[in-house]
This record gives sequence, structure tokens and C-alpha cells, in this order.
Amino acid sequence: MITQLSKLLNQSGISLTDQQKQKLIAYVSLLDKWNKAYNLTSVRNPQQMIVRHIMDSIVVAPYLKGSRFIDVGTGPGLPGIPLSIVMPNAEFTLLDSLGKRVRFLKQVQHELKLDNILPVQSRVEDFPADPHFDGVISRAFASINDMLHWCDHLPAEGHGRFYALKGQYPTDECQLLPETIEIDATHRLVVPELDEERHLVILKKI
Ligand SMILES: C[S@@+](CC[C@H](N)C(=O)[O-])C[C@H]1O[C@@H](n2cnc3c(N)ncnc32)[C@H](O)[C@@H]1O
Repeated sequence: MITQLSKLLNQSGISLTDQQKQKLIAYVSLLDKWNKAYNLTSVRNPQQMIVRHIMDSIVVAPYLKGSRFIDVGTGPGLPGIPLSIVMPNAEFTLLDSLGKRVRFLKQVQHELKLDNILPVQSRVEDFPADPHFDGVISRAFASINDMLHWCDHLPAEGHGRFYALKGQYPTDECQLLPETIEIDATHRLVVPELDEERHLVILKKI
């Protein structure tokens, strides 16, 4: 698996240490092991997990500004765990409402010795942001409008941003934004060996 990961990282122009690569592989192994009992992801093949979960998450890293992030509806830690491994100087709160997913995240934290993540079981609407976050990230969590509504209290005033990871460009969702929100930037993401579209929509409060 490490050879496959190294090749994909090269194709993306991403440079990681051997230790970071080993942690990403160890995470895939845990995901594969726990998936059987906990049903964490529909992706069953570890090689596919590297493409669809690891690479799909870390291609977002160059666009994240700041050092305090929250991954809302993180599920088994996506994209938050891979991002925390490739961005060791940033802190990631990993939030999910389901207890068994958060138990898995705590096991990953323990086994991989990740000291820059905080797994939290809570519905996002009930989670207090104290202090506020530089970035609110989500993948496969909700429509952009629902994300903005439920996460309105989380970003820092002024510089805080919402980062929505999407497949096809969400034209309809972007036309329905509240008046208080504008698009800061959009990026088409390229995930090597994934023949599907990926987009990142970055939003800010006006
Ligand atoms: C489809 S999964 C996506 C998981 C992961 N982000 C990914 O890309 O694979 C959505 C996750 O959001 C969580 N979730 C749904 N509503 C939530 C809420 N109101 N607050 C926190 N988490 C929520 C679910 O428990 C689930 O794990």
C-alpha cells in the first residue's frame, strides 16, 4: 500500500515524510479492520480507500487557511484524520453525532498518537464554538445551505471560512445561498486515479 500511496502523492506533487505516509496507511488498516463490525464506509477495498478517502481528503490541504479547524459530520474521520496527519501544526476538532464513529476516532487517535485532533460526539447544532474556528470543513454531510444554517455559529468573525467538499460543481446549491454569505473561491480538485469530478467551495460571511 505504501508504494501505491507514494505514487499517488508524486502524481499530486505532495511531499510527505515516511512517518506521515506510515500513519496514513495505519489509518487505512484501522478503517478496514473496524469497518467489518462498525460499517464505517461503503468503500471495502483498502487500495480504493487510499484513492477515495486518503487522496480525496489531502488534496484540500493547500487551500486551508489558519490553524483551527472543525470537520463537521466527520464519520470515520474524513477528511479530518488525513488532514491532521498532513497538517501536524494545525488542530482539528472531529465532530459526529454517532457514538460508534467517535469511539473509532478515539481508537485511531490512541493508536496513531495523533495529538492534534479532538474527537467529539455531538450534534453540530448543540456544539459550542469556543473559541471560534478558522475553518469549518465538511464532506458528504449536508447541502451547502443546511451546512451554513447548522454551522453558522462556528467560524471566527471576519476571517473564518466554510469549506464544502463536493463532487460535481454544485451550481443549484450555490444559487440558493443566504444573503449574508458569499463565495470566496472555488477550486476544481484533481484526485489521481479517480475518474470523478471533485470541487471545493469556500464560503464566507459578508
Ligand atoms: C454521509 S456521512 C459522511 C462522513 C464523512 N464526512 C465522509 O465524507 O465519509 C455523514 C455523517 O454526518 C453525521 N451527522 C449527521 N447529522 C449530524 C449532525 N447534526 N451533527 C453532527 N454530525 C452529524 C452522521 O452521523 C454521519 O457520520
